[in-house]
Amino acid sequence: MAKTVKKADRAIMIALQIDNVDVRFGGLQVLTMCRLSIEAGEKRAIIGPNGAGKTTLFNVISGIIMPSAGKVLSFDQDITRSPAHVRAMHGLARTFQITNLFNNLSVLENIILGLQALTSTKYIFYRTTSSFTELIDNAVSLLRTWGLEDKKDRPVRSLSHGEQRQLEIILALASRPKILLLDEPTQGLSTAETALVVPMVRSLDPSTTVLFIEHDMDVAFQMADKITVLYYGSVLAEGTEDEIRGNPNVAEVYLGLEGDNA
Ligand SMILES: Nc1ncnc2c1ncn2[C@@H]1O[C@H](COP(=O)(O)OP(=O)(O)OP(=O)(O)O)[C@@H](O)[C@H]1O
Repeated sequence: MAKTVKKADRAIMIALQIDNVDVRFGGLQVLTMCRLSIEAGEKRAIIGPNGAGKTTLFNVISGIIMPSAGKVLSFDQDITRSPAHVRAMHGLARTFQITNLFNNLSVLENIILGLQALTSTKYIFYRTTSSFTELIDNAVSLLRTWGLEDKKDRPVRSLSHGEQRQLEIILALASRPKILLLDEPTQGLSTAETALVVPMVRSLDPSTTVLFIEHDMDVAFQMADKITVLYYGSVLAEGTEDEIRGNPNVAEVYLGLEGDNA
């Protein structure tokens, strides 16, 4: 049973808990006693200046980096030392800063490959016609849900950056994750392209916990229920848009950097 916390008159389930995590690269301490707790279904933004440790934190959560101290718990299960594929089986999915798509394949082929990788039959070189039809139907259905069905036969390289980001999120959603990590989902996108991704994140299943890194504070406020500000590897502030906007420490170390670092 996942940990529950009583808050007012409702019980809160904690989807992800980062407990005093330290990460060191040689002599460089990148995360220091980093602590955060994310409720199931919450949409949480991680913001902070360059080098604050945001990507490192994502790498710790997704199992790419092992912390030198501290714990990572997912629905009360200690996953600190679990390999990435075990975390995926526990319902964790992630997108990366750099696009991970097959650019010369079609949109549909990318989704089919993603779905195929999730099935235990991926190493079988022949499959029944009906199972292949089911795979295609599932892929088309995912694209339909997210409004990309009309682009299914186009090579990925012909999509806009915004559509490619959408496709990456769709691929991450194919595993029906309980916790979805989005590493800078709007990075490098124009305002119009960002406008494709923001409503998509907002309309994800309310039961899906989403943690995302975002450089643009306004975009973070649009997509998140709550924001965590990382600074020099520790949590400087946490709260709603009003709480973060009204926090003098955030104004000093983060908002003060806007323009050259945001
Ligand atoms: N594998 C590594 N080896 C050595 N140092 C690293 C490694 N990965 C990250 N760092 C350093 O750790 C610090 C935090 O990096 P990280 O990428 O986590 O920050 P960030 O907040 O995501 O930054 P940005 O906003 O620029 O993406 C930086 O000083 C970075 O140079």
